[in-house]
Amino acid sequence: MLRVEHLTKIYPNGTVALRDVSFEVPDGEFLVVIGLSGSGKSTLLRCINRLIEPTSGKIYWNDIDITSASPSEIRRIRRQIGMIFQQFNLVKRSSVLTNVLSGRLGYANPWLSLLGVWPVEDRQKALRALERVGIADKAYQRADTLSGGQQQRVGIARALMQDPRLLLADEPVASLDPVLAHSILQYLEQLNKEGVTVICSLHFLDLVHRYATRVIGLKDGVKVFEGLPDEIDRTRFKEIYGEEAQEVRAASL
Ligand SMILES: Nc1ncnc2c1ncn2[C@@H]1O[C@H](COP(=O)(O)OP(=O)(O)OP(=O)(O)O)[C@@H](O)[C@H]1O
Repeated sequence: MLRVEHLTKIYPNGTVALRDVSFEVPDGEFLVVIGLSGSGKSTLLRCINRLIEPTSGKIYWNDIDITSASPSEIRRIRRQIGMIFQQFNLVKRSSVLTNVLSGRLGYANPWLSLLGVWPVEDRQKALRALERVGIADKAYQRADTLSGGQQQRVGIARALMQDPRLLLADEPVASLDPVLAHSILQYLEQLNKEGVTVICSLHFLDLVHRYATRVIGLKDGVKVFEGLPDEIDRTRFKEIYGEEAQEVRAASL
């Protein structure tokens, strides 16, 4: 269970990215965070694994206070929390396999991994993770020779190396051709069915309806909606996205 209590983030330039946001995520949920660009989705996801330091508020992961955890506790907590990024965040010049193995860094001997020496079982695990996302044949190719959809699958395989209990996915399909969105989200759905809690930010409402078990809407850093996907009617939609907004479907692009 993840519990976020009164989370506020004010960047040094004074921008209030999150304002007193509270919610709970029971184990097994596929929570989708929606909101316009700049509404605070990335900031929220990055506060959860402390890639960003919150200004105030608390985040508890199974009753461990993430917000006041020491650096060594943070490393331990991060082993359980995988992250997938919009821009994939791969080391472009390294092989796909090396990128996937880097997901094991929280467990590995840092000096040996720096030299590219990984335990055999980690290499086998990485190949299995690549098999799961259907690109084992790309293992020895440079990461930047892959298509966007394939690179995001490497991102998922890298996250799998941590055996995560929680997966944070920050607009995982926003950089991809919309027709590829399902091919990526189905992997997240499968992991979720196997017991991994997922928190994912998404742009398109039809994807939200298809994958989310619950939804949080952010507007200017404030939580303006929390509920089931089906509860987002026209009125709710305008509350989250503003009066000017029109729904666009990923499927129609
Ligand atoms: N490092 C930073 N310094 C100052 N302001 C920032 C910083 N990072 C984000 N912001 C601001 O905080 C607000 C929330 O940004 P955030 O990236 O969390 O939103 P988002 O909903 O994820 O947007 P997008 O969909 O475009 O990624 C925005 O106003 C943004 O300009």
